Amino acid sequence: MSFSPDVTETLARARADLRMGVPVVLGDILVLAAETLTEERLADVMTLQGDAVLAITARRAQTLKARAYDGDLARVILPKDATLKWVQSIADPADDLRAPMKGPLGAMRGGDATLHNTALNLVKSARLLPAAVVIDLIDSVAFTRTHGLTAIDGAAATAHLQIRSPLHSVVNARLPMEVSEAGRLHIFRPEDGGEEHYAIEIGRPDRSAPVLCRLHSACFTGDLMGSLKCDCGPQLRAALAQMGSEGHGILLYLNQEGRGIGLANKMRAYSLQDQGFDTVEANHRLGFEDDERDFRLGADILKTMGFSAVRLLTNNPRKVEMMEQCGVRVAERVPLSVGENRHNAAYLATKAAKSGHLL
Ligand SMILES: Nc1nc2c(ncn2[C@@H]2O[C@H](COP(=O)(O)OP(=O)(O)OP(=O)(O)O)[C@@H](O)[C@H]2O)c(=O)[nH]1
Ligand SMILES: [Zn+2]
Repeated sequence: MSFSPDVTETLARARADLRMGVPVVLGDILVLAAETLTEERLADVMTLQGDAVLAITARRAQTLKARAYDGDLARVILPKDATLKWVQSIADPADDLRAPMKGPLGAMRGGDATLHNTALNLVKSARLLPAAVVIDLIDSVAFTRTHGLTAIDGAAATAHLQIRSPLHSVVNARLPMEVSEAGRLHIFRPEDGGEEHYAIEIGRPDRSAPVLCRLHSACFTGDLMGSLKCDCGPQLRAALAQMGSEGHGILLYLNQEGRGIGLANKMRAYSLQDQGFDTVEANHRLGFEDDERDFRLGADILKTMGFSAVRLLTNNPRKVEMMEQCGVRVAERVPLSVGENRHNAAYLATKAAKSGHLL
């Protein structure tokens, strides 16, 4: 029978559980997202046998001066008297400057950390702060049954989290727009229950020639609210305007808010920027890489729509590289420098200096 959820579907359930604060069982470990942990659940974790650890990224560990013995991962040992506040202060850098001393932090070393890494990736893919409380279970099958938890096979989860979920075209419909009456909106949906992505087709571009294309990442603040902290809104409108005036184009609107960390984490990054950190440092203090986006999604959509070459509107060389690597030829990079103002000048300068953006 096909009624039971497969690994992809179980992982989607696990993400929803973690976002609500419900623990999940991953192989033979129990995983709780630090961001949604409660006093009560932490107290219950402390009654279990074994050492609970807080899995964090090496990036976050660097700020906390904790040792990361497992590559990108650090396993900070929870002291027996760890409070919720303590866990939150390790996971969330909001108060780093006000309360800098958390240590010395003991870190676990040795043994297989694969599942800890998978737990961290799972929490991250749920768009939560990258920090997970993890403890070994003696009998994970009985524990799962007793508490009615979502359980995922460890090896299958580890493998699945590396794979990009296929995107399927759901529907498309005519969308007359200010820039062109010949607009059409296409919706693409991944199989893993993740965010949908959109393609806005202007006119009916020739599939056999390079199409004017923008690979735009969602920015609620810039695209919709007119935020002056970035250049996204003006870039979005300038790209659409150019497509309208040329009569053809494809704008891919990828729901990878905040360079892939989600809006809540982007706002955490903005808070850190108000404390004096730049856009890249803020991401690192939160435990993220500079840029967590996967541009291969864009290439997948273009190929599905029948395009194999683009004139790409961007200042970001990584977008050009990724397109080429995914088999979409970039016939031309079309610069898109608009919307600089006194609030975003430092942000744009940081992107040029640290992320290689071309001016
Ligand atoms: N984490 C984080 N994300 C930000 C910040 N400011 C803007 N963003 C996000 O950065 C992304 C910018 O996307 P794009 O305009 O497609 O990308 P880009 O890398 O600047 O490249 P081009 O605009 O093509 O030159 C959006 O997802 C924004 O939400 C910030 O300070 N921190
Ligand atoms: Zn923006």
